[in-house]
This record gives sequence, C-alpha cells and structure tokens, in this order.
Amino acid sequence: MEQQKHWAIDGSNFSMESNFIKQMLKGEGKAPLTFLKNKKGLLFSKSTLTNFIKEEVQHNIFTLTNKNERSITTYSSGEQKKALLSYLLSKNPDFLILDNPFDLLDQAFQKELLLKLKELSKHITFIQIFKRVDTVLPFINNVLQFKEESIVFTGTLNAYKAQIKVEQNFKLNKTIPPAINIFKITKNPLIEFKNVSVNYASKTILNNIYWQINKGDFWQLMGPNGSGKTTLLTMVTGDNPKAYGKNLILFGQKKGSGESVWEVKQKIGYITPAMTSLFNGRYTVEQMIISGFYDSIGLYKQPTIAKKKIANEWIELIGLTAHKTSWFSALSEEQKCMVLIARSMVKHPPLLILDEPTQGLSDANVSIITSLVNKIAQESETSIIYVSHQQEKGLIPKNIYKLVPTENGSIGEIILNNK
Ligand SMILES: Nc1ncnc2c1ncn2[C@@H]1O[C@H](COP(=O)(O)OP(=O)(O)OP(=O)(O)O)[C@@H](O)[C@H]1O
Repeated sequence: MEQQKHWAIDGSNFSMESNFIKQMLKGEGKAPLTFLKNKKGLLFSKSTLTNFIKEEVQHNIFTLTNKNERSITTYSSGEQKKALLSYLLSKNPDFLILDNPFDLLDQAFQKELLLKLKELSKHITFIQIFKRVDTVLPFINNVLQFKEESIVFTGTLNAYKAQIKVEQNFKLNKTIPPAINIFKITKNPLIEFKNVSVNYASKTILNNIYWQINKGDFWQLMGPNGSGKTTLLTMVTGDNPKAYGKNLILFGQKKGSGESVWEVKQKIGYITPAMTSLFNGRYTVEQMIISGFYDSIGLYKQPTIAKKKIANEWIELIGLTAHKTSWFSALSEEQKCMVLIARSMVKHPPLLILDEPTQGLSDANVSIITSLVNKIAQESETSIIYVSHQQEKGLIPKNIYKLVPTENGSIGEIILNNK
C-alpha cells in the first residue's frame, strides 16, 4: 500500500477560517498537500463541535448523541471529543484535519486518543494543526508554517524545531487597576460545600464534597475528564438546578435563602472555553472590557469617565493599548483570553472562575495568561478558582482541590493547602 503522508501545521499564525483549510476540505488541496485533491476530508475541531451544538439547540437535531437521550452539551469535554471523533470516522473520510486534538483532555484520555490515531494513521491521512510542538503526533514528520496565509516553512519536524525562535518574555509592569465599587462581603467562608453529592439518573457524579473557599483564596481545581469539575462549578454559578436543597453557602448566604441567580452571578467573573466564540459580534477591545461593568455582551450604556479610565488602565496592563479600537474577534487567542480576564476583573468580583482558559494556547502563551492570573491573585481581594486537569505552566495557586473518580462518584481531596 502507498505510504500515507501526514502533516502538522503550526497553528500560531494560522486561522481555522483560512482559505487553505476550506480548499483542502473541498478536495482542492494546494501544494504541498496536492495529494489530497478530490479526497474526502473532515474537520475534527472545536468549530465542528460548536456547529453540532447549534444544530441541537436551534433545530433539535441530535447527531452526536444518536439516540437523543441527552444533549451533547451535558457531556464532559472529553466525552464530546470522543463522540465527535466516532461520528467523523463513521463517515469514512480519506483524511482528517485535527485542530489541537489534545486540548482539554487529561493524560489518560490523551493516551487513548493517541493510540487510536496511531492505528487509524495506517488508513487515514492526518493533517494536525498544533500550538504546542510537543503535541505533534509521533507518526508525523512534515511541518508547514504560515504567515498571513502564505507558507513560510515546509520541512521536517526536526528542521522546524531547529528554527523556532524563543518568544520574548511578556512583562506585566503595572499593578492591577483598582475597583470603583467594593462588594461588601465580610463573611467567611465565601463559598462552602458541605456533604454535597450530585447524581444524574442512577449515576453519582460527585460524592460527599466538602470544600471551603475563603476571601482572597487562590485555588486550582483539578481532576480528569468527566470527574465533575464543571458540575461542581455550576453549583456555584447558579446554572445547575441540582444545587437546590444542597448544603451550600454562596457568598456568605445559605443557598436557597432568598438570593436570586442574578445576585449570585453578578459577584462572579466566569471565563469558559466557549466564550471566545460567544463574542463574535463587532466589539472593540475597549467596548469589550467596559461591558464587564454591566455584565452585558454588547455595550448599551454610555460609560462614565471613571469606568472608561479603569478599562483603559486594564488595556494598558495587558499590553493592548495599540489595539484598543481593534475588533475583539481579530485578536489572537491569548489576547482574547487576556481581554476576557480583564473584562471579568474590571469590577473586582468576589470570585473569579477560570475554566480551562488556556485551551489551544502555545506554552509561551500559557505563561502569559498564568502570570496575569498570579498577579490578580497577589494584588486583589478576588478569590480565584482556576480549573485545569493538569499542572499549568507558571501557575502558582495557593491551594489545590482535586476530584478523584471512584465507583461511587468523585470524591474531593485537598492536595495543596497554603494559608
Ligand atoms: N445533565 C446531565 N445528565 C447526565 N449526565 C451528565 C449531565 N451533566 C453532566 N453529566 C455527566 O457528569 C460527568 C461529569 O461531567 P463534567 O462536565 O462535570 O466533568 P469535567 O470534570 O468538567 O470534565 P472535562 O474535563 O472533560 O470537561 C460526565 O460523565 C457527564 O457526562
């Protein structure tokens, strides 16, 4: 059999919306990928998943979950990826474009996926878009690099590694801007779970969780795919009806003692991986950050001078002054992430939740985000919960809470506890 050829594309200066991808998928592959001409290609990416989610929400079409038994949105990130891959493979493609396939997957899942892709690589061609060079699949030896839609490098993986430039260290020189209004929460613990368990049908997801978050704490929440990290957070953010009747303290008040979901939400800055695509309208960087004062997506009110000033100080801190009138949608992924963090922080909420914020970022860019988060932890009174299934490059949490799956649902363990 003719040996299949696999390629990796450096995704740092490369848009998944680029013509190159569109043409490949139409079977009109350009050099050096002309061998894909008229072959059937499919895309394994966050955007494909988002399209299936939209189909479900808007038209009740349940493609990935088959039996319509429950929405794909209730699957954990790892389960969603598994479902998407099975579906795409059932369509018998000649080639698959893999957009950062290992993002959001824990080590066990990564290993499983790697074995599967290795086996499939005997029959299917893979084009892998990568942000971290150490994630390039072991059977891929050809690399392409783009700049403004033109190819600037074609060669072997080793040759590519040899020419990578060391990225400049990002400096956060200024202190974080102050709050305009202070949230008056004097009581500790800010958040408390006491013997909280969560079941879906007959399956226990969380088992007897005890967890206290005090003012100014900096927690990392860890746990493998499907261990219940998102479920635990939705108990705090008010997005999970299962929170009712549980022994939960939210911002010093017992859950169910009269607070509205809105009252809870306005005390939380929440950043999820899906957020960058939520803000795909035409908002400038400045408008995006100011909108954080109003908990709105667009900007519907004329901001006060004080709010504008604070927003601009945040823009300066994250090094985007030259981009303040640029469209948010035109920014790079790490710039978008910094803007979202600044947007959540302008009003210094009592709690900042960052759910896998560095998804799809290169190692150097992960360090930029983690240094911003460390800085916020040091210089503000906001409590932070940073969710990631693995150690994050550069992140210095004071405490780590880990969900450990057992047959009877996940139990919680404190694995780092600094006062
Ligand atoms: N509404 C629901 N109905 C049934 N099962 C659900 C529902 N919501 C979540 N689950 C299941 O609960 C488990 C925990 O999911 P959750 O998204 O909280 O995990 P996670 O730790 O955030 O995973 P990941 O790191 O992959 O995002 C998963 O097996 C998921 O399928």
